Amino acid sequence: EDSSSAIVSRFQQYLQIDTAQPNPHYYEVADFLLSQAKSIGLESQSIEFVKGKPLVLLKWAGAIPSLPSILLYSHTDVVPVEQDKWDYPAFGAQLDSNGNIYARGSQDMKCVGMQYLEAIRRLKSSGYQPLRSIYVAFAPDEEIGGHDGAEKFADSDIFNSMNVGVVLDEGLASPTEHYRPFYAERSPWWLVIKAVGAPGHGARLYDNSAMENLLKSIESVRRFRASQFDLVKAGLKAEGEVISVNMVFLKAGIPSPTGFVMNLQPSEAEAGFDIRVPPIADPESLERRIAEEWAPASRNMTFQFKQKASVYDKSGRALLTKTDSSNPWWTLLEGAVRKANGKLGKPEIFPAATDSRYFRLLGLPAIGFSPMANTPILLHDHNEFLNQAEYLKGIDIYESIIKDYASYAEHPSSEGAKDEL
Ligand SMILES: CSCC[C@H](NC=O)C(=O)O
Ligand SMILES: [Zn+2]
Ligand SMILES: [Zn+2]
Repeated sequence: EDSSSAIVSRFQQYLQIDTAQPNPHYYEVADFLLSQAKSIGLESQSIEFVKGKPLVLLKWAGAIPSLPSILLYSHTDVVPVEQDKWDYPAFGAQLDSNGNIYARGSQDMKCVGMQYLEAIRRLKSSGYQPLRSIYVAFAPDEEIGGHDGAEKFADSDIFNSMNVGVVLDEGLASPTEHYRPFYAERSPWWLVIKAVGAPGHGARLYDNSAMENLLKSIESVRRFRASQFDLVKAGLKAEGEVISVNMVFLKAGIPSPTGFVMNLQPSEAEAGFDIRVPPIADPESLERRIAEEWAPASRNMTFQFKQKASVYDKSGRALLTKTDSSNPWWTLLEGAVRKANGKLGKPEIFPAATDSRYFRLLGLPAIGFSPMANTPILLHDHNEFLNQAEYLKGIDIYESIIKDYASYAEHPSSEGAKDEL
């Protein structure tokens, strides 16, 4: 039997590998994961869909190979840090006197990846034999869109041959005692709008300057933002159910050696927005709003999308994994969490993007779930941490889920669970 400190120390080792974008140490991670797989006794391979970006795929073969398999998915990259704003080294995985482990990736999502492995390690050494095959995938590049990771993986022959029936992927920490499960995600629309207008003396008042044109748009965006935020504040909608818009950059002005020229109205101005669109929203009406109100040609404006991920299937239907009794994986998850003495909150739409969308696009059910209760939401924040007791508790939760999933002997129904999600 493994001691808690040995388990925590393996988590720390994973956290200590610097996998921050834009230069993640992917080979170091692959070596670490392959050696973990070896010590657990799992089949393993490292696949480079793109050179330098290995995806590590582990397998525990099930007793009934014809049953669809279970995919335990995580990404290995993390977002960059501003080290001088942290109280601890971001890749030190230091444990404080409260048992908090500080590291970039402690919540997003190296915790989940290692918890899968620890749960499997325990199940395997207890003599448990899965009916379904269990795959564990550690993929690169989620934080920059997943194009060289999950997207290529989901389209690959290898993936096809895995006959996956259900995917587990990341969720969010929960400040309450209830874990938060996610059945869908919002689509990132990264919008840049640009205004042009008449240049002139900074002392003159005239219409149609680039700045005035842009500011009218920004005012309109802000009114819309407030209307959406009000729905959340009033408790009428959840965070993932509204369209969020946040201005992320402003670019204008004529540079000078001391800053910007102060008495010249510039002829161009730009603003960037991170917009998140829930799959239950009407994308066409938002497109119209952008073209008619936020960047109207009548105000000398143009716009461009830097990113626009689809959260709809080919026929335009929203990619929503069912969270009722029609989806056995949902029912099994609820039961397994309960059995392990965890509490599950109401299923939600993930407010940001994850790699789950690539699997949902294939028609597969995917549930976002990171078992972190009583934990502040610190993903992408300074001083990201996870408490070791919470981490250990999460391993029990996964042990219960993996066991119930891998023991589920029902074949997919004749209508095809895949089409129904
Ligand atoms: C364009 S994909 C970006 C993915 C990223 N995922 C997590 O933070 C996000 O910003 O939501
Ligand atoms: Zn993540
Ligand atoms: Zn992230």
